[in-house]
This record gives sequence, C-alpha cells and structure tokens, in this order.
Amino acid sequence: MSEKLYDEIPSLDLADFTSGDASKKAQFVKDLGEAYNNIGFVAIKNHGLTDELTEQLYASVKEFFAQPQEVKQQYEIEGLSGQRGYVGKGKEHAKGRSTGDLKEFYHVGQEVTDGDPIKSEYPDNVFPKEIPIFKENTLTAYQTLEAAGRQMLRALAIYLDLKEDYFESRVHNGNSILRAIHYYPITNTDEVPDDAVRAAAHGDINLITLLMGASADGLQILRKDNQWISVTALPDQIVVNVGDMLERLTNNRLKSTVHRVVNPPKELLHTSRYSIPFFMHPRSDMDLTCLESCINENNPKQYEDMTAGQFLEERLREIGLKK
Ligand SMILES: O=C(O)CCC(=O)C(=O)O
Ligand SMILES: [Fe+2]
Repeated sequence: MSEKLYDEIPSLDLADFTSGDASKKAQFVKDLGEAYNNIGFVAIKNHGLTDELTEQLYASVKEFFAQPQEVKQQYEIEGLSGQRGYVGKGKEHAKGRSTGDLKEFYHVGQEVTDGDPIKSEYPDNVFPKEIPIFKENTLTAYQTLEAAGRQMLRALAIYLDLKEDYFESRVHNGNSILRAIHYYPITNTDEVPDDAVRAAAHGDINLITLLMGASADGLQILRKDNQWISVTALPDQIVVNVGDMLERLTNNRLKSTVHRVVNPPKELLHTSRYSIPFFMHPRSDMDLTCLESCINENNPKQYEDMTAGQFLEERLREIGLKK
C-alpha cells in the first residue's frame, strides 16, 4: 500500500484510457489503481458530459427544487425505499447516526429497454410533469455517466488482473441511480438539530460514484492521517470515487474513503448547494465475495460473502430509507 499523503485528489484524463495509445492506457491504469489504493478519489476529465448538458441539467434540477413543497411531495412515493423520485428534507441519515442530513434529493434509475427480464426488479422512474425537460436531461446524464463509469471499471479490472470486461456483464442494466441533491438554505438555525450537517461522514454504498461538479464548496474527504481535505474539481472535471461494494470485492485493496459535505459559514447558510452524483451499482445478483487475488497472509479475508442486492438492502435500512 502506498503511504503517500495527497493534499488534493489526483487528476486523470479518461481519454488516455480510451484513445488507443497503449502506453497512455497503461499509465492511466497504474495512476488510477495507485490513487484508489491510497485515497479512493480522483478527478477525471474527458468524461463525455458536455457543458451544455451540465448547464441544462442543473437548470432543470434547480427548477424542480424551487417548487412549493406540495408539488415536490407528489413525487415522494411510498414503498420504493426512496429509490425513485423525490426524497424529502432530513429523511436520509449517515450509517450510525440518527440526525437526518440537511438535504432533499431526486432519484432517477435504470431504464431497461432491451427486453432484459431484470426490468421487473426495478420500479418505474417517476418524472415531474411540471418540468418536461427534466426527464430528457436526467436520462441523458445517466447514460453518459454510466458509459464513463464502464470505462473506469475496465481500467480497474486491468489493475486488478481481471479480464478487462470483467465488470461489463455485471453492470449491464445495473441498479445505478442518478441523484440530484439540493442542500437547502437554512434561514433559522433554531429549526434544525444542533448536530445536523449537509451530509454527515459516510462511504458510498455502490461500486463507484461519478460526481458532477458541485455548485459550491463543502465536499471533504478523510485522509488516512485523519485530516479532512477539501475536494474541488475544475469545471471540466468530475470526481470519481470508490464505493463500499468495490472496497468489499477487493478486500480493502481499493479504498472507499469516508467523505462529508460540511455546512457553509454562517453568512452563507441561507444559500443553496446543488450536486449530482451518479451511484454506479451492479445487477443485484453480482457476487461481492472478496476476490482471491486480493486475499493473502498480510491481508486476510475481511468480509462475509454477500451479493450486491443483499448488501444494498442492508444499507438502505441502516440509512433510514428502507423501513
Ligand atoms: O454533494 C456532494 O458533493 C457529495 C454527495 C455525496 O457524497 C453523496 O450523496 O453520497
Ligand atoms: Fe457520498
């Protein structure tokens, strides 16, 4: 394990992996693997999202959250464990806490269009009828981030000495979710619990997360020396990090680094923050049993065998989304 302490997350160019130049490709795999073995986060450019789409998507997301609560509430649907549509303020809390985060969000899931019977496992998406363009913008972003995520997983498969396409069949029509988040303005601090934060410290559940440039500061990650460091991506970058499922599969070789979104200083508490992570999940039957190649004398097997579906179910209960 590399002991290096990063002051900021490493930046990589996804085009180095996809352009067909073998030495650039190999270097990308090495740099990504090293970063994920250490800090678990990278900033990526040439991810495929255009500025135009990003702008339009944020515009429709802002428009959705600016609506009256009664309108948003129509899209909070019972029985879906918050996996589609709107999830209201304070509903989700980090694992191990009970105070809800200071956020509301909207989930868009996989649209299965190729006759794959997995379709019956997924609830249908719900889209706000007040903002027709919301559907097109979120689905286009979903597909673009999913494609970038597949490339990242190809690179990781090589790093892990698996076949380059190891993850392909496992993420095909996977249970990924695009989450548009609004960290809402706080005008009266008496109305929120003293220990409430925008997003309390947590690891992501999924294989990898692709995070579209957040609109304001606040994201921090816990470095291995227990210092919180700020994450800032340049306008043309997205942040891509390892989630708990991949950490588990690799028996902690790839690190799912704890991160949080801190509250802004008092004078900015009345402002909103928006971010749009794409949580890349496999199909629920993916086996997350630690890879043999990641188990050895120095690193004995750390986790019970489990499928992705079982792991997700357990975590949704732990964070208050599943009752
Ligand atoms: O809003 C952000 O910048 C990060 C959000 C996050 O970590 C999450 O939703 O899991
Ligand atoms: Fe997260």
